[in-house]
Amino acid sequence: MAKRKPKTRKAPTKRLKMPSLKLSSQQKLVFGSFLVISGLLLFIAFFSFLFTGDADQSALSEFASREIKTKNWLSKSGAWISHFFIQQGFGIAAFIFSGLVFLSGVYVLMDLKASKLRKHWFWGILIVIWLSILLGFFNEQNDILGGVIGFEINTFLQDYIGKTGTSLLLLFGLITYLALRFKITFETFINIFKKAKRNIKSELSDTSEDVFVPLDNNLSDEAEAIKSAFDISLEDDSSEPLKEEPKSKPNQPLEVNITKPEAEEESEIEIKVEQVKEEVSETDNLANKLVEDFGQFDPTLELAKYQFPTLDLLKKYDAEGIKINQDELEENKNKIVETLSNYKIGIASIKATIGPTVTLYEIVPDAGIRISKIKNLEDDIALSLSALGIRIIAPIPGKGTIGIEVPNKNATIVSMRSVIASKKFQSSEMQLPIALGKTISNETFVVDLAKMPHLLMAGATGQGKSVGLNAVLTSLLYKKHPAEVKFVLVDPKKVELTLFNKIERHYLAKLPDSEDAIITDNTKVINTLNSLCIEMDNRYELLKNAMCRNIAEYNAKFKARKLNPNEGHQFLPYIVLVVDEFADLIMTAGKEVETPIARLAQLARAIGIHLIIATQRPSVNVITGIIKANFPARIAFRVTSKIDSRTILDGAGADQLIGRGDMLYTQGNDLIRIQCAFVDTPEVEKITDYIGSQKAYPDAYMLPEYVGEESGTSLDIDISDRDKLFKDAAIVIVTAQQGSASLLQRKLKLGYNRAGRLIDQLEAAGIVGPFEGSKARQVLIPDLIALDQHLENEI
Ligand SMILES: Nc1ncnc2c1ncn2[C@@H]1O[C@H](COP(=O)(O)OP(=O)(O)OP(=O)(O)O)[C@@H](O)[C@H]1O
Repeated sequence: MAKRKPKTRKAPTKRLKMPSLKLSSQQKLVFGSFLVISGLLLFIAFFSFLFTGDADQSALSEFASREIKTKNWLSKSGAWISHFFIQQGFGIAAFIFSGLVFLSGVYVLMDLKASKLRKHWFWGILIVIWLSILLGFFNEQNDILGGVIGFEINTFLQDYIGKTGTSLLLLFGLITYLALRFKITFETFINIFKKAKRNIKSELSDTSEDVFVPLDNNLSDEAEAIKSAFDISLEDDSSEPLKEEPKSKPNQPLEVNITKPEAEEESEIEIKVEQVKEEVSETDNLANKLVEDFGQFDPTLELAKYQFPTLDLLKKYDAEGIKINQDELEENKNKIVETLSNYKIGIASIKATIGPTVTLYEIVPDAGIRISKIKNLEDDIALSLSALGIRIIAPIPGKGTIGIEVPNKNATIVSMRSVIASKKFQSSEMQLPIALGKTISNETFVVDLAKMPHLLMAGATGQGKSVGLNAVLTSLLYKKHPAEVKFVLVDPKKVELTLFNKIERHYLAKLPDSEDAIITDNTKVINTLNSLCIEMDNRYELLKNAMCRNIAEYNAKFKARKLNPNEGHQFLPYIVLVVDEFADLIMTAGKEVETPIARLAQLARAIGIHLIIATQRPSVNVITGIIKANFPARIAFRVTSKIDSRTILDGAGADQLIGRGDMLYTQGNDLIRIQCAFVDTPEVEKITDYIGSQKAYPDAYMLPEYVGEESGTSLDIDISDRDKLFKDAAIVIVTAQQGSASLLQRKLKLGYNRAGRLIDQLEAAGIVGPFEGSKARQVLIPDLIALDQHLENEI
């Protein structure tokens, strides 16, 4: 088998997508051997039938009787099958069947191509028929030679075309067979005759005893083709080894051996289309292999057993589900119709949509009524309905109706549980899904913080801001694994977000030197914001190196192991910065806070840092133009004045809300009225307890270190206050004998501020001289040994 493989390559015989026997190796062995043995058994039965057929004739009808014995070597079955195939069938041509069955077994065992086998069967059967007719023609009496079929066809043919016709028909059959099967042409016959003539001549002059036919390779093949056709041999690849002989002695006279005809080889030449593989770059290859070996990188692996908080930690409210108060609806409708008719505004139709806190009455005014007229009547309608928080939307965008929102007498609480359990939230594919609450049509409102990409929340005190923040954080806790999102919490009021301390090592991020993860001190806020800016710059660098446009692409690439952790790449969690009481921060820190916030707001969306800023005082000096420009997504709870509403929403509306979580949400265009989901402190406590009690990371997520400018600029710097890099800086300066901050920046890869501070400290330590304008400072220590001594003396 191994030897034969290269030969098949010589004459490629593979066919495109040839259907093969779809058997397993074991099945092939079993089925193949079955066929081989069946072929042998058939042969034995047929062969023995030649001698025992007559004797067993009478026993055939007594097949069921065990007393009656048969002489066939395969007993009753052998006698019966042989009788069927030879006597009743094709005569001795039936031997070919045993050969075909045997050959099929060999094909299955050796897993050779089924297409070739099919050809053998096709031509084999034709030859069986032809031979059976031929033998029947010559031997009409003995039906063993031609069988009943050969005999019957013969008599039929002779009845119609006579003996001559039949013999010519047989000859025609033979020629057709040779021409089609072995691609033999008329020239081939002429060549054979010519060669044969030459042979006879050479034979006469040759004293050799054996009859040899000197043929060239080509011709021998043709001759073989004809001979093999007569031999009805079951030739296949297995006869190939014999072909080696003529090749080794090409000029020697050759004996005509039965070999596989070249003609057949040619007919088997099939085109093999090689699939050109897509070129894969090396890193991809490696990445694919890594993914194959280890699977995709799983960021959650470190806390693989982490359990997401369960729904039963959230409270279920009895009064959930909207109850329709028919009287209230009717009353409000009448009042609206009445008020409008007082002002001569006719209504064509009115429709009510009942939400959790407000009901929207959509009216279609009579033709010819000016919308502005209705808008101007807002206060009058509110007065006649004697209700707080009436909002008129004229017209409702995309609907062509006018909406009047009227608060329900009994508001329904939208529980956090109901929105978290909603299909919309549970099946959301968003990166940072937030279930804010329910819309006026009682649908759960889910938004993606990653798409917002930052959120500004404002509202007067006690209107539901803190609850809103908790709802946002709770949503993320229910949907995101600790490895996927980190919170930076700024809580100047010190009490609102303290509960989240429990999940510090799971979900919070903090500065390396700080004790508490939740930032309550204003100076620390500045450091944290600047640190986030450094984190942002670092992340941009990573994204640039990884050639990704955003964090989602980057993380996907990292998960697919296409980024090398040794080059600093790592899975990047989303960072959500939550600042409560932003006004307080701006009042105390002003520009120092505004600048990094604005920078983050402008740039951080792509690298997964998202800001949520809440404020009580939505005045223009708090929500400045630069902040507003970068916070397209805004939530307004109830505010006290129209001006405040304009500051947040760029329009009125927030002043007409009813409080207690009633809010307006905008993402730049439409205003959507939502009832914020209510999550109470005990619920948050339960959730944080649940998460906090589970295995956590060793520490909170570390933000990059930020060294504030305020630390140590005076010359009498305490030795203990020195920068960590003080000694390295001294070595750099003394080695280069050049006291410049830019040298330190370059060598130690520092920012300008830190390098400047180091130079100040070096000056205080007497290593460099005082500032000399544009010139570099003088270095007072000549070499490193002197530096060592100098520093030792200091201590
Ligand atoms: N979505 C809501 N559903 C029902 N009631 C709410 C909702 N949000 C807030 N409330 C009610 O309003 C009260 C005040 O809410 P919250 O503490 O969130 O106000 P706040 O705006 O944060 O006030 P402050 O700015 O003074 O902290 C809550 O105790 C609660 O009773």
